[in-house]
Amino acid sequence: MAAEESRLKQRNHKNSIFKEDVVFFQIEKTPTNHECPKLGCDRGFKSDTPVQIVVADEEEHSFLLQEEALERLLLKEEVQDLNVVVVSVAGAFRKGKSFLLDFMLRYMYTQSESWVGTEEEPLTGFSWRGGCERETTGILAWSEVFVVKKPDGCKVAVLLIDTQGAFDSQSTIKDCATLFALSTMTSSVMVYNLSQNVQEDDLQHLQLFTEYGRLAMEEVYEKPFQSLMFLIRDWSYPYEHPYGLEGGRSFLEKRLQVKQNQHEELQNVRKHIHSCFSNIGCFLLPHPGLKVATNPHFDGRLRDIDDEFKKELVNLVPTLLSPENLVEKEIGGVKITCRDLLQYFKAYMKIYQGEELPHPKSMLQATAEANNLAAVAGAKGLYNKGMEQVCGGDKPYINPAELERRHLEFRQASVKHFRGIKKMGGEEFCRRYQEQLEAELDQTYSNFSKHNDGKNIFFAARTPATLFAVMFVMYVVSMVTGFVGINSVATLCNLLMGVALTALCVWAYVKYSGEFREVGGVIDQVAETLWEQRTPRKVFSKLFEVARSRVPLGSLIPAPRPRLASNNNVKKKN
Ligand SMILES: Nc1nc2c(ncn2[C@@H]2O[C@H](COP(=O)(O)OP(=O)(O)OP(=O)(O)O)[C@@H](O)[C@H]2O)c(=O)[nH]1
Ligand SMILES: [Mg+2]
Repeated sequence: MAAEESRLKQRNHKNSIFKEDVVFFQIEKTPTNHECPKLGCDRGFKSDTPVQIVVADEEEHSFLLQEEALERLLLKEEVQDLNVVVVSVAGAFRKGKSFLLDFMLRYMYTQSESWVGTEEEPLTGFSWRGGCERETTGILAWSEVFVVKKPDGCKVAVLLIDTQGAFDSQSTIKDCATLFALSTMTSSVMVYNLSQNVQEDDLQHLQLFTEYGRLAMEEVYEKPFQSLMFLIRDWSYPYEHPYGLEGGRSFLEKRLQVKQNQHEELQNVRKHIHSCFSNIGCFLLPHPGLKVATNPHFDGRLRDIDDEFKKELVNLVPTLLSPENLVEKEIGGVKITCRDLLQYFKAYMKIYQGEELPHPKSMLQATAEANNLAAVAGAKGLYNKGMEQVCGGDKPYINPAELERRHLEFRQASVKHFRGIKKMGGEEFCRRYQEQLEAELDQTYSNFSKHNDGKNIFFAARTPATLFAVMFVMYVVSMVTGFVGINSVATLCNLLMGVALTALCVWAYVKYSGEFREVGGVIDQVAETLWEQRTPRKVFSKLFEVARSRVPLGSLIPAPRPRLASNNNVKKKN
C-alpha cells in the first residue's frame, strides 16, 4: 500500500502541469465520512477535506458564514494574492453534484491522461452517497486551493465549491434562493446540475435565484455573473443531440432561443438568463449505469460505471478545469484575488442575513399574493371613486354625518367587490387581505373626513377663535384682578394675553405664507387641546346652534365636528 502510494505520488508529481505549484496544507478538519483511512490516501489528499464555509441553520432557516475557516482557506500565503477561479456545482438535491466534484478533485490532483483513476479506486472527496435523503448542507469548499499555471504563464488559485441541493423537503424557497445566489455570485464557473432535460421550471428557478443574487449586488453590472454551464445528467436522447459539449450547444441554443411568436413569459425567462451570464454552455452527460444509480454498495469505483459515462466525463472535467479553460473570477470586469473573494463573501452574506431583501416565495404563494393585492387595489379604487364623487377636492363641504353614511355604503360595496373576485390562496389567506382592505378604507375615510373639515371655514376658524377666547378671558381676569389690587395675577394674565396675541399673529402669517408650517401645527395643536377642554367649544357651539336656528340657510353652518374615533364603530357595524 505504501509503495503504491509513493508510486502514485511520484506519477502525479511528474505529470502535473502545476508541479511545484500544488500546495498541500493542513486545514481544520470537518467531520465527514472521508475520515476513513482508505479514502483519499492514494491520491495524496489524506489531509485535505471539505470545509464548511456556510452553515445552514435548519430551524431558523438562516445561514452563517464560517469566517475563520474561509480566512484560513483564502488567506494562505501561497494563494491570497493570486487571481481566483471558483468552480461551483449547484442544482436540485440528490442529482450527483458531490459525486461529480470528486472527479474534478481527481483531475486537479492528477493532471495526466489517466486522471480519472483506476477501476478499483473508490471515489472520495466531497461527501456523496446513494439514497433519497439529502447529503450536502450549506456550502462547502475543498480545503486545498489549487495553484495552476495558465498557458500565458500566470498563476491562478482554483477553488472547488459544493452547494446544498435545492428543493429538499427541509428548505424554503428563500433558503434555496440564498444558497444558489451565493454560489452564483461567488463563482466564475457555475455548473447548473440538471437531470434528463431542461424543463421550463428549471429556467424559471434559475431566473428567480439569479435575480435574487443580482438584487444583493451593490452595483448593477450589465452581466453580473460569468460562466454558466448547464450540465444535463442521464441524457437519453443522443440520437437528437449527441453527448458532450457540441450536442449540449445545439440543444441549449434551441431551448434558450427567443422567438418572435413566443409568449412574453417564455421570452422574459430566456432574456433574463442571457442578460445575467456572460458565457453560457451546456454539456450532455449519459446515464452512469444502474449500479451507480441504484446499488447501495456502490462506492464510486470506475469498474461499476458505464463506459459511455466515463468517456464523456473525461471530456467534461477538462472542459471546466484544464489550465487553458480556467475562467478567473471577475466582479464589475475586474479580476479578483482570493483575498478579495473573502471580502465579497462577507459582504454578500451580510446582505442575505439582513432584512432589506424581499423574500422569494413559492409560485403559488407569490401568485396568490399578487391576486389578492390586485383585488385589494381594485376594491380600493371603487371606494375612492365613489367618495371622490361625494367629497372630492372640487366638491363642497358635506355634513359629517352624511359623509359617514356614504362611507359605510361605499365600504360595504368595496368589500363585496373584493370578495366577488376569484383569488388563489384559500379563505384564510384572503381574509388577511380583506382585513388589510378594511383598515385601508377606514384610513382613507379618515383622510377624506379631514379634507372635508378643511373645507369648513368655521372649522378653520377654530384656532383663532380659541386664541381670541383666551385673550378675552385673560383680559377680563386681568381687569378684575387689577381692579381688586391683585397685581401679580393681573400681570400674569396680561402676559398670557400677549402670548395668545403673538400666537395669533404667527398663526395668521403661517396660514397666509405657507412657511413655518411646523410652528403653525404646534399652535393648532395647543388650540385644539384648549378647545377640547370644552370651555371655548361650549361657547362657540352655543353660538353655532343659535345661528343655525335663526339664520336662513343655517344648515350650511356645521354642527360641532364629530370625533374621528367613530371609525372604530364603523368596523364593528360591518
Ligand atoms: N442517475 C444518476 N445518478 C448519479 C449520477 N451521478 C451520481 N449519481 C448517484 O446519485 C446519488 C447522489 O449523489 P450525490 O453526489 O450525493 O448527489 P448530490 O446532488 O450531491 O446530493 P445532495 O448533496 O443531497 O444534494 C449517488 O447514489 C450517486 O451514485 C448520474 O449522473 N446519474
Ligand atoms: Mg452533495
